[in-house]
Formats: sequence, structure tokens, C-alpha cells
Amino acid sequence: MEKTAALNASFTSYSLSFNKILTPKNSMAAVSFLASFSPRIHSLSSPFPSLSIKPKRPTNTFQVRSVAAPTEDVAGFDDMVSGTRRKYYMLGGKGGVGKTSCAASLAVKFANNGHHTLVVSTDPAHSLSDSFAQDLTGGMLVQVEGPDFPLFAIEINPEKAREEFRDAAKNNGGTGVKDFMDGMGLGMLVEQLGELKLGELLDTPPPGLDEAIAISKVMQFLDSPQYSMFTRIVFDTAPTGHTLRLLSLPDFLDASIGKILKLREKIASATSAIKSVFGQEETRQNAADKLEQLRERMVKVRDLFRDTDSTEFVIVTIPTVMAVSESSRLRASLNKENVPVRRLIVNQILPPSAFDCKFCAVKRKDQMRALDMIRNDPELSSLKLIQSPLVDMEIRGVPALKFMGDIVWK
Ligand SMILES: Nc1ncnc2c1ncn2[C@@H]1O[C@H](COP(=O)(O)OP(=O)(O)OP(=O)(O)O)[C@@H](O)[C@H]1O
Repeated sequence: MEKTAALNASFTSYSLSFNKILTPKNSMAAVSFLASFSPRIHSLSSPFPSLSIKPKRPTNTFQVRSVAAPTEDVAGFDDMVSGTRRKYYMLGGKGGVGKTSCAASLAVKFANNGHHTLVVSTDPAHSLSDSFAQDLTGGMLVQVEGPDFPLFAIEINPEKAREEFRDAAKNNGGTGVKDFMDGMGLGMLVEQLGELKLGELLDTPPPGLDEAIAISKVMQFLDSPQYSMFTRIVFDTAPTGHTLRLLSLPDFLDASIGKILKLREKIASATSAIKSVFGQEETRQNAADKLEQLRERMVKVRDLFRDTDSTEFVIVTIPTVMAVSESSRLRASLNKENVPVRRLIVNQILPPSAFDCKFCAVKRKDQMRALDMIRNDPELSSLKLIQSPLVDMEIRGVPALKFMGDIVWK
């Protein structure tokens, strides 16, 4: 009992001193702020033993120290969790900054707040299974054990998605048709549509395609009534570069697939002999339908990213100049594409400490510089700034994710 109280007091001072800049002036306000949160924090059990050491000082006397001074907001979780209309949250940013940890912790928090939640990994290098410390592989919905309410996860296999596109496209007038047309002396027709670069498109699909298809596949099954119970969908997306390409991809694909279909029609009407290439009329029609469906789904993905009512892209970063610069570029691109962004998570911030070693002091200064950069960055300064501390253990498993979620998503 005594140990639990010590743990709670320690964690209370940990998380609050982290989130507030304490100066002699506001320390009393901080103490009452602290008191107002204590019931929620008391219910936490820390999966990080090393964070659960007894407090350095009693809460009401802990030394007030100016540690980090960013303009900090709470995430506005109440707003994120309210309502039963389906909402999509896409978490993205530079590689390794903590996208998966933030996405998984958000999913756990939604589920623990009564939402049927689905967390989707479209990152070709999946780490959801590692993050939840459960086997979620296989490209199917798998229930995550641990949260209070149903939480499902899916890791989409991008290679498989890419194959599907390749097959559908090939059946509808890809390289095979071009070769055939050349053989028939009808290459001119294909040349007229030369800018299509069909062979290239099919053999080396543009980057971002697999992720776009992965998202469209998820949307496809979410459209069916048997999955209508999911009210929160959290996407753990691929690193920035992929995301940016994905954003411009739907327009590109929309045009390309449209052209492929047009080519197919032209060729089919040019000669009935072409039928031998496409096979039976029925097969041809099926393949055409498939491609058309794919095109429609791409358009849906594009629209989903831009739907301010149901979707939000949350940028995750760390306090380094490189990561902040990349986040700024990501925000600018998302803005250009009209993708709604309201929140920026700055992950892995050094927790406050009364006595820094030399390394930590330098590191802290460095982080402060990056936080300053965010505050002065025209793309990032308007976003809600959510701080997430660097913890001294890996965030793995539902209890750890719950712990993280309760710090980040407030
Ligand atoms: N706040 C934190 N404190 C300590 N460790 C953290 C924190 N956030 C993330 N980590 C750790 O950093 C590593 C990378 O995190 P994560 O997989 O969430 O990043 P990611 O951005 O999804 O990476 P990738 O781009 O490779 O998919 C993991 O080992 C995770 O446990």
C-alpha cells in the first residue's frame, strides 16, 4: 500500500513537472493543478519500474526548476474521443521517432474509452506486433489482448497489395498487350498513348502505391456492414517520404488507371483479334471491373485524407533539428494537399531532473533549441504541441502503451 502511494506520488510529480514549467510564481498553481489530476493518476500502475522509484521530495516541496519551456498544450483527447461517428487518425513522421508507439497508445486509449477500435499498419516495415508484444502478423484482423474494449489490429502486407495491382493492370492492357499490338503491326495505336509508360508503371510501381492500396483495402472492408462497429481507426503510416508520395499518388494513379482503361477500350474496339489476348469476355470484364474498383478506391483514399470532419493527420517528431525540419516540410506538403493537421507530438523529451549530468545537460540544451525551432516555425507553430517524455525502458505491451497513452493523450 505504502509502495503504491509512493509510486503514485512519484509518477504524479514526474508527469506533471514534465508537463509544466515550474517557476516560483506558478508553483502553487502547479500544485493545485497536480491535485486536480491525482485521482486519474492514482489509478495508473507504471509498467516502468525505474520510473516508480520513490519521490525525490514530497510533492508540495519539490524543487521548482525551469527545465523546458515550450508552449505546451494538452492533446484535447476529450474532443478526439467524443462521438460515435467513425474517425480516422493517421500518425506519421520521420522513421524511428515513435509513430508506432504513439499510434498504438492512442488505439489502446480509444478502446479503453469504449470505442471499437482498429489500428492499422501500412508501414512496409511493420512494428505493431513488436509494440503490442503480440503476434499480429498475417494481414488479417487480430484482436489485441488487454484493453477493456475490443481493439483489433491489422498489418497489411504491402507486397501482396502491389501484386494485386500488377495483376489487375496487366490483365487490362499492360506490357503483354503492347507486345501483342506491336506484333500485330498496331504499335502505332499504343504509341499514340505513348506517354503512358505502361511497362514502367507495371514493372516498377510508383513508391507509395503499396501503402495507398493497403489503405484502400482497409477502407474496402470497413465499408461492409459487418465492420460498421469500428468507430475509431488509427493508422500507423510509413515514414515521411512514403507518405508524401502517397499523397500525390492517388491523382497520378487515377489518371494512369483511367488511361489504362481507355487504352483497353480503344484496343478492343480496334480489332476483335485482341480478344485472344484478354481471353474470355467474362474474364476481361472481371479484370476491368477490378481495375475500375481499384481506381475508385484510390479516389476514396485521396478524399479520406482530405476529409476534415472525419480525418486527422497527427505528425510525430522528436526534438532534434533534423526531425523538426522534416516535420516542417511534411506539414507544408500536407497543407498543400489540404490534409487536416492539428496536432504535433514531440516525443522522447528528456524528463526534468534537478541534477543533470554533463551529457544530459547538453542534450537538454539541444532539445530546447529544437523546441524553440518548433515555436518559431511557420508550419508548426500553429499546431497543438503535445510533449511525450523519453522513458528509460522500451514501450512494449498493452500496460506500457496505456501508461504512455495516459501521458500523451490528455
Ligand atoms: N518516449 C519514448 N521513450 C522511450 N522509448 C521510446 C519512446 N517512444 C518510442 N520509443 C522506442 O523507440 C523505438 C522506435 O519506436 P517506434 O517503433 O514507435 O517508432 P516508429 O517511428 O514507428 O519507427 P519506424 O519508422 O521504424 O516504424 C522503439 O523501441 C520504442 O519503444
